[in-house]
Order: sequence, then structure tokens, then C-alpha cells
Amino acid sequence: MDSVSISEVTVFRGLMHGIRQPFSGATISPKFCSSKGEGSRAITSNASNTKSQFVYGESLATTADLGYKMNAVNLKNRTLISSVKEKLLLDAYDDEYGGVVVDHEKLPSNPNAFTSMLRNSLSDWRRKGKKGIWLKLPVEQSELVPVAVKEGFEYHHAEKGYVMLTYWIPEEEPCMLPGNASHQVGVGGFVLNRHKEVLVVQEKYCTSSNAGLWKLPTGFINESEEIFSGAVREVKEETGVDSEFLEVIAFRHAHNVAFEKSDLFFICMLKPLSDKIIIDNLEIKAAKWMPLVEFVEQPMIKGDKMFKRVIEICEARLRHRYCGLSPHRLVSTFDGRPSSLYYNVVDGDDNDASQSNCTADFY
Ligand SMILES: NC(=O)C1=CN([C@@H]2O[C@H](COP(=O)(O)OP(=O)(O)OC[C@H]3O[C@@H](n4cnc5c(N)ncnc54)[C@H](O)[C@@H]3O)[C@@H](O)[C@H]2O)C=CC1
Repeated sequence: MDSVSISEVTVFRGLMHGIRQPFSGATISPKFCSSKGEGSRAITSNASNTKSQFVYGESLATTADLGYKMNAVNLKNRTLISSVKEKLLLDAYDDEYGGVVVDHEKLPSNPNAFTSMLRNSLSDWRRKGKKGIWLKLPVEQSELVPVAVKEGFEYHHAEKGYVMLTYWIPEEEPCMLPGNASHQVGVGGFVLNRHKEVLVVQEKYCTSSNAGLWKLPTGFINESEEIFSGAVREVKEETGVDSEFLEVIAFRHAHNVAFEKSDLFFICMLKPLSDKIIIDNLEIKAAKWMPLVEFVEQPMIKGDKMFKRVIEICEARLRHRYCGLSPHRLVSTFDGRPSSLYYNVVDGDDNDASQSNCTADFY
């Protein structure tokens, strides 16, 4: 067992205030029992101006002036004290970086109890040399947020169901906690049919400078969604056209795009599997198959460095003079997670050209 600290004694003090029996009216103050070594803890009980000391551990305290057998009380309450003491600390588990993650499923509902447990826990973690503390507060317990902020916690990120707060304990070390997710991930679908027509849309909501522009279907990747399936989904949602993912042709990295977040935009080549257009009325004003030459001639595309270059790359790909990246599913032993590694295979294994993703047809 760890040696006792002021903070733990504070815990006991809170405990004893909370539990009136058998120490009714008692207040607890720290008392250390160095001769007992590990496992010995001392509490001074002050009841009715009568000071008495008891020790739970191997030896027993003086008990006469309390009027009952402290031995028995001590033994009886040893378990009680330690179990209630547990309850006065927040349930938490250690992370691999020397920090602590609070168990959000076992938070007290009462803000006063939470205040006390949080303070006790902070002292406990500080004493144990813990570093970063992660505190997730579910929306159902949002009344705990101001308590945590008052104790020095900072917002880290929020989702619909919770807010995550953090606290960095070591004052002499810079905070090493990673920041919130820094990027949003978008996809654009370049879908070309056998008539060399590209699938384009007009957005319902756009800036006045983009009004009337025919553009590629674009959108955002959902949580836990693959780039390749997100691109197919977005094209289907906006235009009703089914498609098969071929390659990531290029990606753009931009900063301060939305609410200071950076943006990764993956331009994907897709092979159409159907041609009937059914637009999503919520997002899209119109969609159609547009001759590639006509699409390229639009002033906004022609004059835009990014889209002009994207079209050049796509055209190079059509002539097999460029090869994009295709996803290869694998599991890395580093994290054991199934994932997609995007790369191109120009010649294929053993010079087998059929293995190359660069020979795939577009339509
Ligand atoms: N739209 C375009 O012309 C271009 C898009 N991109 C990239 O495409 C990806 C996706 O971007 P976009 O399609 O432009 O996404 P967007 O900003 O149009 O958002 C997608 C959809 O989310 C909804 N939405 C977004 N913000 C909203 C708000 N504040 N209130 C209500 N609804 C909202 C709308 O339904 C919208 O159609 C990004 O990575 C972006 O960088 C890149 C260049 C041009």
C-alpha cells in the first residue's frame, strides 16, 4: 500500500464528515506513523474535545477516552474506511503516457461530491507523479463542467454527447498532451463516362462568385469512413450515380478552412456504374454529365490553379502517363488495426502488368 499523504488524510477527513458513525462528531487530522512503515496510516480523531489517536494497521491506538473499544472499532472500520476512501477518489485508470483517464461511467451525479472527489484525486495523482489527466464529462452531467474548469481543467474537445477536459499536472514540464483533431477530410469525385463526359453538380449553397459553376461532387468523410467508400457515397448522395473507386489522383492540404481547422481534400477517380441522375435536393441545385472539354473551359475552372492542375492530372491518367494511389487493406502489427494504405503499383509483381492499378479503365 502507498504511504499516506496529506491529500489522503484530507480524503479521510471528508470521509469522516460524511460518515457520522461510529465517529459521530469526529474531525480527522493528519497523523503519520512512520514507525509502522508501509501499510500504516494514522488518523487523529477529535471528538467532544477529547483527543484520541488510533492507528489502523498492525498496532492499535489509545482508545480509553472514547469510551468504547477502539480495537474493535478500528478493525471493523478498516474495511469501511478503505472502501469509502476509494469512493472519495474518482474511478480512473492509468494511460501509457504516465497519465490518467477518469472513468466517465462512474462519475458522481452530485456536483459537491464531484468537487471533493476531483480535488482529492488531483492531490492523489500529483503525489503519484501522474502527468496528463483526461476527464470526459457526458452531456447528461454537464453541471460538472464548471466544477472541473474551476479546478483548473481546460477544454480539449467536444462531441455531441460529451466534452473532454484535460489537466496537465507537472508544473516544471511543458504540457505534452496532444491537441484536438486538427483536420477535416473531404473528397471530390472525378467520374468520367465513355462519352468523355464528367459528372458535375451545381451547389445549392455557395458563394456568389461560385454561382452557376458546374463542379465535381464534393463532401466530407464521415467518422470511421474510408476515403474510397466516402467518395463513392458522396457521388451517390449528390447525383444518384453509382460508381466504383479507382484511385486517389491527388490531394490538397489547406489551412484555416473551417473554424481554424485544416483541410485535406482527396480528389478521387471513380468509374461510373450507372448514368441516371437523381439529385439530392437538400444540397444540390442541379447535376448533369458535361463534356470534359466544356467543363474545363468554364472560367472558374480554367482560371483556378488547383482545378486546372487536377484536370491536367486526370487527363494524363487517361493517357496512362500518370498513376494515382489505390487502397490496399492491411493490418499493421504496430497497432493491430485494419487500415488502408494508398499506393500505386506501376508494373505489378514480377512485372505482371495486370497487377497495376494504373491500367484500370475509367468507363
Ligand atoms: N465545394 C467546392 O467547390 C470545393 C470543395 N473542396 C473540398 O471539398 C471538401 C468538401 O467541401 P464542400 O463540399 O465544399 O463542403 P460544404 O462546405 O459544401 O459542406 C458540405 C455540406 O455540409 C452542409 N454544411 C456545411 N456547413 C454547414 C453549415 N454551416 N450549416 C449548415 N450546413 C452545412 C451542407 O449541406 C453542405 O452542402 C472539402 O475538403 C473542401 O476543401 C475543395 C475545393 C472546392
